[in-house]
Amino acid sequence: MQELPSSVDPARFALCADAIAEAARELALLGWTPATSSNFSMRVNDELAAITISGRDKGRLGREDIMLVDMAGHAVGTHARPSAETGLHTQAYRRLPHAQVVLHTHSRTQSVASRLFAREGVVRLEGWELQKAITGYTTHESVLDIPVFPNTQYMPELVARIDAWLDAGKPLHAYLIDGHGIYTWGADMAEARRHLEALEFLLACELDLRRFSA
Ligand SMILES: CSCCC(=O)C(=O)COP(=O)(O)O
Ligand SMILES: [Zn+2]
Repeated sequence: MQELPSSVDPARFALCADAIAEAARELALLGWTPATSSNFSMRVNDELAAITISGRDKGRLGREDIMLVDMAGHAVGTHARPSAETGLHTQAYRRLPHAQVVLHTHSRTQSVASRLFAREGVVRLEGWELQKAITGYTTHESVLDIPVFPNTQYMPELVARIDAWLDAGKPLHAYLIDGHGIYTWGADMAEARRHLEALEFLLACELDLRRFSA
């Protein structure tokens, strides 16, 4: 049972929880959240985020499957266990002030691409019109690098790798985790969804290019 701190308007929490549940249902229908995988969150205010409870079927979420965490990833107002990957969500909110929504999925395309490009450490997207679906990209002539980080069950290790990428001043709109899936975000749900859909399409194109040019 989620108790709301006085700093959270119940209507705001309901809006966040409903938006997460609706997006998750639609992404599950695409087959991008197999076997309870994936997790989703939305910034509630400067201190708190709404996030999926760990282990829930992402195709069947209701408000009771969403909980609050602080920006250190600690549960707030509930004994429920937040997503095992909460640290990646709260890192995005701490490091990327424009990020209001974080989406993580495990589609087959994302998973295969993460394995195939792990050795290079990056998927370089260049020459695709759909790069313009990523905010700030205005031409297919741009270069969009999606890093691939090694998978680990120890979130602080992954957080450190992502921090290092950001600290080097490299643009970051999404990342893959080897053998795992993708993370991306946006200034609202629509932008985060657009980024996720565009990247799914672009990764599939890159996989096809590799397959046909082998
Ligand atoms: C069965 S999926 C393995 C964990 C994972 O990668 C994931 O995305 C879901 O974890 P959560 O704790 O958020 O349910
Ligand atoms: Zn995952």
